[in-house]
Amino acid sequence: MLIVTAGIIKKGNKILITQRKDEKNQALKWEFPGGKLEEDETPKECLRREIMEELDIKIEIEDIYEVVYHKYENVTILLLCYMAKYILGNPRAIECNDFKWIEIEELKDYDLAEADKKIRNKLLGSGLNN
Ligand SMILES: Nc1nc2c([nH]c(=O)n2[C@H]2C[C@H](O)[C@@H](COP(=O)(O)OP(=O)(O)OP(=O)(O)O)O2)c(=O)[nH]1
Repeated sequence: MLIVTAGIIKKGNKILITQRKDEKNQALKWEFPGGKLEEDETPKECLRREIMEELDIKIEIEDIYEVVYHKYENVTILLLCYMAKYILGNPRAIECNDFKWIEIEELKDYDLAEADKKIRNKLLGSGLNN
């Protein structure tokens, strides 16, 4: 099983979502940016590193928001999803196909990775401040 971190990165009433590259698992699906936990790093270190590598921005990581266990056909993940605040830098799509700042309600319009649907539903139910 893979342990994966992801961040709901807030800037005002918007959050940042990224689109996976077409050569990767869950190709072209939209997700919350992050990636696989490596040896000898904490989940928060992993998330900070992945956000730098993927988008080259700085974030402040807050509390855990949701944990999702999901079985895909070829891989099983434990997704640790954190709330986070945008701090600085202009995002660049370095290790993703595209990115977008969107409002929570717009999550309905994107083809999200299956594991993320539970997170989307929770966000739609309670908004950004809970
Ligand atoms: N980062 C991230 N991955 C997610 C989310 N939802 C979801 O199902 N996943 C899945 C897709 C992948 O199977 C796995 C994460 O792997 P990854 O390919 O993004 O991780 P990585 O950047 O460290 O991978 P790599 O290119 O270094 O191999 O988790 C999500 O919201 N964020």
